[in-house]
Amino acid sequence: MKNIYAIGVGLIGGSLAIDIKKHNPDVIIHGISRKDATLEKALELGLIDKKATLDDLGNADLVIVSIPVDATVKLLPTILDKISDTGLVVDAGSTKEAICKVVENHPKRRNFLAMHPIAGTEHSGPTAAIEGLFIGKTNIVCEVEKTTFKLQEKALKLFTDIGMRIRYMNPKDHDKHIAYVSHLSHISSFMLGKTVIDKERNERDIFDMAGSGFASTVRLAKSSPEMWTPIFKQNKANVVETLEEYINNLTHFKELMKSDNFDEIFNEMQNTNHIKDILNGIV
Ligand SMILES: O=C(O)C(=O)C[C@]1(C(=O)O)C=C[C@@H](O)C=C1
Repeated sequence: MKNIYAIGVGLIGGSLAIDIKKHNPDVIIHGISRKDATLEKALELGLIDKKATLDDLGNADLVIVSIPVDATVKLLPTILDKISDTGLVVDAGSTKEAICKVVENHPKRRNFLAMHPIAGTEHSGPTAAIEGLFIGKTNIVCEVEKTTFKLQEKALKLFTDIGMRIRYMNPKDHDKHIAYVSHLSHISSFMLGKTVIDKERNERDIFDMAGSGFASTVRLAKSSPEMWTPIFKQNKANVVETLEEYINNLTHFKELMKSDNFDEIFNEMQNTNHIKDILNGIV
């Protein structure tokens, strides 16, 4: 691979560009963005080698699309129209069903690979890009059988070289499971932040009372609404179903408190401590 085009040069596109360039110094990273200021910043930070436009994509060996998922759905067919027969397009979106659907009948479907690198931070834009973001992280790959074998093989090597492990999943299962683990966490954090802001009013009190507990549970509430609104929209059914379960659990906890059932509260917390083993891979 010689010419890699990053459409979106923010946290994900920029971090992928850093690591891919580090492992493949001969590659030329071309950046594409709606905003020239973003591209200039990416150039200045050394995330990309050159600025480019969608009209240059015929020259691409690989195109990495890391933009909000609504923009991906809108732009993906045009991107595929523009690439050569030997080019591959991958996306890094947090939803997979809508994205796979929009290209299912595209004549260049075999030149597309749907991915979701499970990595990120609450920050966005080129200044948020960091080296090594993907080390030890999972890359969920969907509908791999619909992509030309030689193309997927090359791309997957690029991602395993920068430290990712690959997990295959269908788009429906991906969207269901990611709603539980990632999307619900963001809603929970946003609404925790809102509750504390509404309740406290005095921002100085929030600042003084905020230890690392609050900081870690509310971290995701700093995330970008431009990124998250379209994710919730595309994954609405799964997110609503998950939210219902979460609200039931919150209500259950409140009822236990009101009825002084602290033994049951103890048990609920003790059972949930199992999350520690799950996240340590002891399952
Ligand atoms: O850790 C964070 O800050 C993230 O938001 C990363 C996170 C996640 O939920 O884990 C968010 C969205 C991406 O689709 C993948 C990863």
